[in-house]
Amino acid sequence: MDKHLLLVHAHPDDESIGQGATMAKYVAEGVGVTLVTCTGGEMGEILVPEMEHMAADKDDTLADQRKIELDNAMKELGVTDHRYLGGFKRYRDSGMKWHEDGHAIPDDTIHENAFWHADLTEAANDLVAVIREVRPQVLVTYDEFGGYGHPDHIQAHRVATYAASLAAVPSYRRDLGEHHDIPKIYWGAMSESRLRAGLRLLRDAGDTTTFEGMDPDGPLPPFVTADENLSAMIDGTAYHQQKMAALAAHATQITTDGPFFALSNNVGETAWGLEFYRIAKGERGPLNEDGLETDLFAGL
Ligand SMILES: CC(=O)N[C@H]1[C@@H](O[C@@H]2[C@H](O)[C@H](O)[C@@H](O)[C@H](O)[C@H]2O)O[C@H](CO)[C@@H](O)[C@@H]1O
Ligand SMILES: [Zn+2]
Repeated sequence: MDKHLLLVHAHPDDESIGQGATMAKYVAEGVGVTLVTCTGGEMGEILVPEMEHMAADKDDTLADQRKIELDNAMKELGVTDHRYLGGFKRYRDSGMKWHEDGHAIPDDTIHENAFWHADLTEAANDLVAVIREVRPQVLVTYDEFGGYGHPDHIQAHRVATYAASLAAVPSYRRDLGEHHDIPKIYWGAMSESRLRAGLRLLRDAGDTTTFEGMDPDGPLPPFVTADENLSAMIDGTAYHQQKMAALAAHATQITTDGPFFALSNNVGETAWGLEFYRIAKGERGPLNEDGLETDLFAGL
């Protein structure tokens, strides 16, 4: 079986944050890896002062910069097949702001071409064409909350889930290719116990600023998954450095002196080298001693 993994993400950088080690591992093992990014990331913050002119309310050229960053990140991971949903700049970053209840909501300046406003069937059809072309055995995207609630992440979940259903219908839009039913679908997840352990090590090392306000023993944000709800863990610790290099490539979004690197430096490659998943479709294969799959293609 020619194995193929398809990942669907909202913005450039999400793929490296969530599954950078998994992508590098499977590429190294000869698995075909395709990344679909749904927006250009136009509304992102700009952490590089000399690039502030690219902001949406100035030159509005941040998507072009983030495309360069994403290309560089893919080179670090060895991923050669990367596409934008519907083509580059087809769907625009919806932006976000933090609601007083702590949830991410669309920004007031939301653009008419924002991904959050996209027609679900039209966007799903763009992905049906990719699914029927690459014919993956495994699809990875976000949970119904988009991980942490960003509107584009929620929409990416909806588009990916709907497209997977449509792509499997033999009589649906034959012009988009021969039908294909993806056997296994996973949602990216963050292990509660691993985050608590990482926070504990950081706080014991005197770091009170990384993930500021998070108490290793207190309530955690909604993007954390209780360990009993985890289905799989991919051990990408051997590819930890590649993942950190991919994160660093997204220079307008991620600084090497920020929490991603602080956690990694303090708790080594397990902080980001171990990547977790919840199964949303399909049967799990063999499990490890913790009751987790260690291969997303297991059982196929
Ligand atoms: C990881 C991720 O999804 N990043 C998104 C997110 O970025 C956040 C946003 O700029 C927010 O205003 C900041 O406070 C926060 O620190 C950022 O992580 O939203 C952006 C706008 O939609 C998006 O471009 C970025 O990729
Ligand atoms: Zn994102």
